[in-house]
Amino acid sequence: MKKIGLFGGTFDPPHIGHLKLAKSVLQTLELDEIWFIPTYEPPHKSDAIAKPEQRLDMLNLMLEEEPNFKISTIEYEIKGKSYTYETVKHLRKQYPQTFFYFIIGGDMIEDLPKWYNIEELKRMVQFVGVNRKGYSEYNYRDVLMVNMEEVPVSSTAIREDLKNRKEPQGLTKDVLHYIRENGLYEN
Ligand SMILES: Nc1ncnc2c1ncn2[C@@H]1O[C@H](COP(=O)(O)OP(=O)(O)OP(=O)(O)O)[C@@H](O)[C@H]1O
Ligand SMILES: O=C(O)c1ccc[n+]([C@@H]2O[C@H](COP(=O)([O-])O)[C@@H](O)[C@H]2O)c1
Repeated sequence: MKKIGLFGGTFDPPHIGHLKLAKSVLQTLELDEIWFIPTYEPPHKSDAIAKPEQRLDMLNLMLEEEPNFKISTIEYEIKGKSYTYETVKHLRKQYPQTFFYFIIGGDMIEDLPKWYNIEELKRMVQFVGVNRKGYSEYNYRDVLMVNMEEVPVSSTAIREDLKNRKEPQGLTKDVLHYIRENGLYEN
């Protein structure tokens, strides 16, 4: 059976924290691949700033040279708010011979009980949590923890820096170029 890690996010924009997290999980759990799943509309967040197509372009640029990382546009096909339960249900139907993990950052663990259909979802995937700066206490028994050296980077901090005309930390060269070309996050 193939072991695939699903990694959902708004990726507004994608950054090296996402990349390092995926690399740590791929290695530690010896997965075959990780599929990044950009959300079309984030379910529990106010709307993303960049358009879905722009977030997908940036993800493609960041993952171009990463053979074990793929992008699934399934949530762009489903459209509307992207609930993980629906996404996983579709993927399991399409890939019945695959074991799926669902990867989240440490900041999301305490929110898991509020996710749509979470009890059912927990039976469909193995959740994997990765430590994140500022979130070191975990108390959620269904999450398999993977440790990595913390990467103090977030999309929020990057957007703030760009808005304040400061040099942002944690973007790849190509993604920064795309952001500048398209005038993203300037206001
Ligand atoms: N630096 C990081 N270390 C560990 N996990 C991270 C890191 N950045 C993001 N994640 C995790 O990656 C997933 C997708 O994150 P998302 O696209 O929302 O980025 P973000 O940096 O958390 O964005 P924002 O600051 O806008 O909330 C989430 O599960 C989040 O917890
Ligand atoms: O299904 C839910 O109820 C749910 C609630 C909050 C977040 N998620 C998923 O968690 C992933 C990370 O979310 P975010 O908001 O940090 O980009 C992304 O794939 C979301 O669709 C899912």
